[in-house]
Amino acid sequence: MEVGFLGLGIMGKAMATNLIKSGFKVTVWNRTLSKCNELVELGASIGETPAAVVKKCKLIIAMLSDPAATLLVVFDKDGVLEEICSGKGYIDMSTVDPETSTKISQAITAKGGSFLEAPVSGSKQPAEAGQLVILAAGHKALYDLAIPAFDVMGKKSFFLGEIGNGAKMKLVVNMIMGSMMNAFSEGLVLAERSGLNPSNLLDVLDLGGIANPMFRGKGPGMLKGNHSPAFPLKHQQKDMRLALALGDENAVSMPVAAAANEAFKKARSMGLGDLDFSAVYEIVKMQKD
Ligand SMILES: NC(=O)C1=CN([C@@H]2O[C@H](COP(=O)(O)OP(=O)(O)OC[C@H]3O[C@@H](n4cnc5c(N)ncnc54)[C@H](OP(=O)(O)O)[C@@H]3O)[C@@H](O)[C@H]2O)C=CC1
Ligand SMILES: O=CCCC(=O)O
Repeated sequence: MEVGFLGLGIMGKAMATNLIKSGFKVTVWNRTLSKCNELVELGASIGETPAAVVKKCKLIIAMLSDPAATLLVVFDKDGVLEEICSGKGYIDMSTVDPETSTKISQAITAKGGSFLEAPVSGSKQPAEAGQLVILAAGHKALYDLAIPAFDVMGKKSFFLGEIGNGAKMKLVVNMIMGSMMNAFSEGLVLAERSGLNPSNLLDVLDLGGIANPMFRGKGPGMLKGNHSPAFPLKHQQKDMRLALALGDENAVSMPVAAAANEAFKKARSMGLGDLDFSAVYEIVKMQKD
């Protein structure tokens, strides 16, 4: 089956690459078209617009930055909606809020297409290794059809029921992750300022009950000031913002997440948005005695 892929950023490039390498025929589109070239070298075709990709393919996957981008790619001129129709399925794997997902779902369905939201847990490295965790919701028949592609991109897929549930699950996970990154950064700074060797803290953490891949994977680089982006900080702050909105809707007080969001906002305002979200450590470190 010919698969369309819209959005070749950090994640989309890795995911589309795996599909091509696993034998899928893939047609790609990216707003900055030059980013398609690397995929073409691997065997992909290029679609000049999202609409052109949808016209050519029965299954189309999107991996875009945020709600604004996902809406533009569907509703704008030359967008997905112009060519979607019965027999075609659209899968949005971007991290967005349930309202955005619902809006897209309704528009696609109104034109006879089917829709699945399928945000992912896991970052650049798991995307490259085909080890993502896929959090799908929406049309079950489309989920079943997409399983061979999900199996290439991920290590486990969940079908979570109605539209919105995938987005909510993803936002809850990233809200926890963003809060953890802030607590971790504070711990590293506290260790250093109180006269401990923060590298020893990493070793101690890794042997205890709160050991986790994020501390293990990001800690050593953070201590060296290396924040080369796997998960851009601007996207983590977007996810905190969307998770806090979900908290508002459900009257869930989240003071820890709200404080973490402020730290990410401050990092963005200081120009760190394109670095990895671990760069929030630099904001915590800036505190004076
Ligand atoms: N990186 C990570 O670790 C993870 C990211 N995610 C989520 O996946 C999604 C993609 O993340 P990631 O690949 O890191 O992000 P990137 O910033 O690397 O890529 C974003 C993509 O969105 C496109 N885009 C941005 N704005 C627009 C627009 N207005 N119209 C059309 N296309 C647009 C970009 O195009 P262009 O190249 O032209 O800028 C690019 O293809 C996000 O929702 C993120 O939250 C989920 C799990 C992990
Ligand atoms: O949305 C990004 C998630 C990053 C991760 O799961 O490590």
